Amino acid sequence: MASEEANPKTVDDAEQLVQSEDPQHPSNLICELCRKFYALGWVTGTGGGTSIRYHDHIFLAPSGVQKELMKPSDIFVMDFNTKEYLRKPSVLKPSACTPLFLAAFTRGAGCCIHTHSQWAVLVTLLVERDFGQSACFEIEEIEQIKGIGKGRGKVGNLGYHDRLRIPIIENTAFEEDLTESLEVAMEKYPDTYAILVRRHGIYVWGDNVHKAKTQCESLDYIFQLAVEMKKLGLPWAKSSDTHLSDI
Ligand SMILES: CSC[C@@H](O)[C@@H](O)C(=O)COP(=O)(O)O
Ligand SMILES: [Zn+2]
Repeated sequence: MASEEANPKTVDDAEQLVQSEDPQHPSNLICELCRKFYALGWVTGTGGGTSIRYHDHIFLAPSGVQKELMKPSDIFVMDFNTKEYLRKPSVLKPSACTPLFLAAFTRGAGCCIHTHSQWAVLVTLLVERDFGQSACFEIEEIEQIKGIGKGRGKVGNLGYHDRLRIPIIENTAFEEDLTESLEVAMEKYPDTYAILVRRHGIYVWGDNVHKAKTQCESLDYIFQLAVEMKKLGLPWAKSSDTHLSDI
């Protein structure tokens, strides 16, 4: 595992930050996860990515590379406190998603996943734009909602009868320009573990890699279901106190 506090003093030390036989080492995990996410269609064509915070080290993928082909030697390491790079592969730039990942880490996340899943994009097209900037995907009474945590600092996951709410922000021409509206949505929905980006994809995070991955999988399942429900004319949720089973 990566050193908990020591920052590198030599090139060799910097290499040690990303090289490990341990499959749970963040640089190995990012490469492994991106291969899995590529197979799901989440990070194809260089889009999407994953970042991990381990103590005060942030592990980041390079920008514009085929995310499924990355090697640990491609990974950037940033000091979370100073935001200085402790390891920088010379010919690469860090992911354009870095400020968005940092927004999640600042709020306690241990891992943040960005996907360009077509189900996530389709759901954003099915929820009307709210010019008051509070567009939100809402669904209830679907078993997989239980795969999503109640919120930061809260114990346990949502229940079957809880309503899942995922805010939607508008896309921008450049990834980093999403940061402000992402942070506004994070403040407005402090319990959310995900934010959809219209016509673009989603950011999903969790306290650790396991939670970020399983929440991302649960949400993608729910989005696919929601798109199919919409095609069948089935409602996602009732706006009143009535339960869906009463409709
Ligand atoms: C297909 S380009 C997609 C990028 O603009 C961006 O949206 C993205 O998800 C990945 O950015 P990157 O800088 O390669 O990590
Ligand atoms: Zn993207």
